[in-house]
Amino acid sequence: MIRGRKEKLSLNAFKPPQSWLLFEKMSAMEAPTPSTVHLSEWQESYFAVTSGTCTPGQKADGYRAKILRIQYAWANSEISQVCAANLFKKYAEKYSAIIDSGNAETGLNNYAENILTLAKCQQSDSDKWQSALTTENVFELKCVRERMQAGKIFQSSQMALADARVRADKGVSASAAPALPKLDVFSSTRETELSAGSAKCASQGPDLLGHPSSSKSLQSSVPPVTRTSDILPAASASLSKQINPCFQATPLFGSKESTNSSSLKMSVPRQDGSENGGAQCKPHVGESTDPLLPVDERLKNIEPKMVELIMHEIMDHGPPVSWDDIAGVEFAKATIKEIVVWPMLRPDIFTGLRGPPKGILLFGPPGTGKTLIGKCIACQSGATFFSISASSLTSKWVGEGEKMVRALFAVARCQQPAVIFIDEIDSLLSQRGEGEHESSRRIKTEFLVQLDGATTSSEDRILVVGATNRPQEIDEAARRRLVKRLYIPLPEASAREQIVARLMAKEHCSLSEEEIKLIVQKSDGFSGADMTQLCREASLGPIRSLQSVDIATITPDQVRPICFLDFESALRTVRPSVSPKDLELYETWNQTHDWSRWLGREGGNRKGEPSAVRAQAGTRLLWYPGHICLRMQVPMALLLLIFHRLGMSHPALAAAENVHRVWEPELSQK
Ligand SMILES: Nc1ncnc2c1ncn2[C@@H]1O[C@H](COP(=O)(O)OP(=O)(O)OP(=O)(O)O)[C@@H](O)[C@H]1O
Ligand SMILES: [Mg+2]
Repeated sequence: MIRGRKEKLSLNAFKPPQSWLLFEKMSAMEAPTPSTVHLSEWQESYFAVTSGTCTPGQKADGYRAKILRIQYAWANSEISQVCAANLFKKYAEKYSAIIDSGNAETGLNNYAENILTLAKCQQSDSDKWQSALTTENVFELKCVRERMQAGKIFQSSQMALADARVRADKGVSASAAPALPKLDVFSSTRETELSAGSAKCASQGPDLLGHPSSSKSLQSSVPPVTRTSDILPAASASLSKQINPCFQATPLFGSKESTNSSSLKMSVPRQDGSENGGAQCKPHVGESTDPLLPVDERLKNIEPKMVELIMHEIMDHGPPVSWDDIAGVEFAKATIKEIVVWPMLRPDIFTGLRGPPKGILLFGPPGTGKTLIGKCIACQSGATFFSISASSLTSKWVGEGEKMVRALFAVARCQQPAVIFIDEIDSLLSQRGEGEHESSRRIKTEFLVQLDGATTSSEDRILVVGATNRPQEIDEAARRRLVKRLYIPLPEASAREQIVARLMAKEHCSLSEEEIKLIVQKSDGFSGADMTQLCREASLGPIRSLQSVDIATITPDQVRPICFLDFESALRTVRPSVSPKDLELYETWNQTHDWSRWLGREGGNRKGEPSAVRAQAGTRLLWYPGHICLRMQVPMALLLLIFHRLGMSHPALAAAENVHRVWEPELSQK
């Protein structure tokens, strides 16, 4: 009833403007003009709006259309400005009456209210719902910038790929196309899939010195379908060049000329990583079906399944680890930086004889951070990182271990520069014995062959890093190939302090500096892992001191801070895991096999002083800054030392650098 009356009222209230009626009468005699068309539309919509069958939404639409027509008519000088203003006011009021009305039957504001209520609820539910994004700052976002950059790079890489395909179709060999050396082989879909997968993985390299323009983060932010490296494995070299010319221009190992060869993964990140955030790379081998994708020749004889396994299980992109996360072991860190990072930064200097060694052995008591160092290399080197636990080679791929080893090196060769990190290397390269299982003997032999290939080829830029806490069990032949041996000792007091301070900084803790020093004093002989365990144990102290009834109701801020007493009681349960006897074994082995011990507490005299040490009867080693040494007769060694001390030059000193590599492996055999 009420609604009917209202409609009647509104019907009466509406009178088409006199000027328009007049205009209509005048134009009725003539052919229809735009004005007459407008008038008839006006009437149509008027009746529609007033017919009583319209919903509030339709009415609002009708009035909005009228307002538009008024504006149109005025713009075409069909009505005067005064008339337009009057009409506009009238229909604008009608329109807003519907829009603003809270009546569910006649107005629309009920919808708005619901929406606002909804939005209000979301806002009060959680502050996280509130976005700080504005059109200004959205372009500042890292992910947006990366995507924009990736888009640009993708465009240019696509052009490069198209170019390369044309060349390949014409039968031009890879060597004939130096910028894209790997595009000569276009093979079956299956191989192609593998290649695509490897490229994807390769693109997940770690960040070099935490460089922000890492392509790891860049590539991971690019949707899978458009990931440049998926589509353009071989073109990634040019890609990384654009990201950071420094990376491209820096072969990790070997000569500069070989830089171009498939350095797919120069995709430096995690950065990640670090920043990478620790995103795990799980390459999707087999996703791509583009038969035009190239595959590396070196993978041709390798079982695709193996390559896939390597891609899925071996390439490692764990949470990012920085050098600062590793307490102590300064010498090892400095040496690794020298071997891995610097050659990448200055490939022009680290060439030829100065080229970095291709095999490193990290050895030392358990829990001293060897694996941590491996992870750090993965994050910081900018090389493709393959991490494999030797025990998984021997146990997981029973009967196929040696094939896996071959595949591993083949894939690494395709993904140069690459670091192959072999944890628990002793279980892979233990000394050959009578009771040795046939399969593990085969794995070992294959490994030595591959290691030989990788370490002797000046072309390949593959660094093999082995870690072990049983160095004495490593086969002599293998040890010889891992020319750089770094002792990772138990942490010294300062390192233990660092570990406690760093771990406690993240906790609610009331330890004073003196108390930390006291803990460090009481934890002599603890490994890094022991220290971590000690802190864990102590951190449970405040919880243990709670009454059990409290645990259900207590809030986190009511838990008391970790205090010195907690550490005292933790020290009663956590004991050093390395016995003094074991420690002695490591020290002895280090003295026998690693010369760096002659250079100081952690093996290094970083002041750059050379020192002569007794190596074997009648000979001396002359150490020189940068790990250059000479074996020579005692008098000569002493003479050179004196020369060096006096700042005098001697051809032998200059020659030291050139010869040390030649005899270093030979000496280590003895
Ligand atoms: N130098 C260190 N600085 C900081 N934390 C360390 C250090 N050494 C060990 N840790 C802690 O101990 C844990 C174990 O270290 P890691 O696995 O690297 O030891 P490892 O030397 O590889 O032992 P293992 O010989 O038994 O394999 C690390 O995750 C870390 O929490
Ligand atoms: Mg380990």
